[in-house]
Amino acid sequence: MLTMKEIVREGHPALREVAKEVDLPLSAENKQILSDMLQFVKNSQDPELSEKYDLRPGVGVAAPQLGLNKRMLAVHFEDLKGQLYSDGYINPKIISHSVEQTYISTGEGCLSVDREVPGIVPRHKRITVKATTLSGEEVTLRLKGYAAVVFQHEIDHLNGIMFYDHINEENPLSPPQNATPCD
Ligand SMILES: OCN(O)CCCc1ccccc1
Ligand code: NI
Repeated sequence: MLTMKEIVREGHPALREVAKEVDLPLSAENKQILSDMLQFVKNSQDPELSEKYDLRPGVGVAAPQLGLNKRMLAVHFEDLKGQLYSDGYINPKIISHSVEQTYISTGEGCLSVDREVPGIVPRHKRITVKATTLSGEEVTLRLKGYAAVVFQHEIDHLNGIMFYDHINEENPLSPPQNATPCD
């Protein structure tokens, strides 16, 4: 099983690379990796397992965080309306997004960042994502608010972008124009 030992931290080159598309259909190896990633995210939110294996809770993980140059990510979270998002996604692509922005009022964190980085992270309020799921299904996701934020955080990892790259250096805590908090 994956633990925090496998999560690379800031400074590791994998976090600043643009990850390569993954061949489809998934090889057995890539299917196993993505399945392990999804299980890791679920385990990180399990009170017993997260304590037993010292897992930091996370709503998602991207393959570059395991040092893997692959466009794969896994998420497991409920949005603020209780809708569950729990799957692995391959070669996700944001095909459109709103002009309006959103943000989490308390900022963001990252399993690959062992420090607090205060600041508002402006994100697109709505995004449309095309991807292939762990089970091989091609899907189009229309996401808004918190779900849109999570997917943008993870897809950023596939492009070598960290959440704090988006924080306004002059006024880190000031909400951006044309933006409303998603929480
Ligand atoms: O990349 C996964 N990650 O580091 C875990 C946390 C992800 C996260 C996503 C959106 C807002 C806050 C935190
Ligand atoms: Ni992250």
